[in-house]
Amino acid sequence: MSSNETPRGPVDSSRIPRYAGPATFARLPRLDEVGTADVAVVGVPFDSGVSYRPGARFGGNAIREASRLLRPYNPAQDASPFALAQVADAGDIAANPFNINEAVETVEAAADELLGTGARLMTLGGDHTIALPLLRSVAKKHGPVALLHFDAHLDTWDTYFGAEYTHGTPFRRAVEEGILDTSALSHVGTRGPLYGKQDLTDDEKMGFGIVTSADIYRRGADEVADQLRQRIGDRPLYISIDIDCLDPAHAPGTGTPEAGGMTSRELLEILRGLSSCNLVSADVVEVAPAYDHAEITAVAASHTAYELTTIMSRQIAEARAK
Ligand SMILES: N=C(N)NCCCC(=O)O
Ligand SMILES: [Zn+2]
Ligand SMILES: [Zn+2]
Repeated sequence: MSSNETPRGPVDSSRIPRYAGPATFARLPRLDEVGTADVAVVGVPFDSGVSYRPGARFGGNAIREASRLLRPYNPAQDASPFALAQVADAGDIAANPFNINEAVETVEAAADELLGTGARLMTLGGDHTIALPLLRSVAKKHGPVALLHFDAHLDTWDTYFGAEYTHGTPFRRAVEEGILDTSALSHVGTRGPLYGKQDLTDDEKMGFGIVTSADIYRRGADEVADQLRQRIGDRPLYISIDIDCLDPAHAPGTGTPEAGGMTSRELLEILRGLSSCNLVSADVVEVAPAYDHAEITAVAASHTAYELTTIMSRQIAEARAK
């Protein structure tokens, strides 16, 4: 979108019932209807990298369905994200479910293409494997990026069954490849049993700081967001959100649930506290609707993507105004 054009927003739900028609994220136009977008929402229906319950290949469409109820003004960030910038639904990346290496290449190439048009990416996963090709693509454009990784898990393990591309390994690969800015890496929401203490030692050596789910409970969302913001500064930032960062009560529909997680309110509040960060792209992954109830997980994921999109749209509008 050029700066003098008005973005095309969502379908008006006071005139066309919000449950009518095919689902796009937040009832926004498809990318092919608007030509180019400032923020491209893209699905990655891929879950061949999971170590436990499958089903995150259906996550993107579950989030789109649940996002029908989002409204255009976000009071928590005092912004109308879809009026500030053109946000559009770019559809799905057709990743090969039978060949993980090929799928990783396909995701990277599709991300390259979208980022090449000038868009930022709001990716709807898919399992966490897809964060690696997305980070590769983002790093080609911005150089090594700061990473905020919301997850119950570290996802810095080495291999599973000898496989190097899985949903438990993307961030170790990313560090090895030099595509992350190791002075600004944080896991948020970490908890649960590990394979051994060495997991933590390895993770620390890679440069990660950890804010556990208990830290969030004890210190509160505002203080945690302040600390994260200070660590990130004005570096280009990528946020990767595994929906299992939430307690299973707030996100039952996921593949590797762990007890004792943060609430959806805490997650959304931390994100709102990061609204001044230079968010260049983001993903929400690991939504597996087969284990969901009453769209609890998909609704939480749709609101999460909405806050992330709002951060990006605000920054795009601010940059244009300068
Ligand atoms: N990224 C997610 N959701 N899970 C990783 C769990 C890896 C394991 O089974 O140990
Ligand atoms: Zn996880
Ligand atoms: Zn994960």
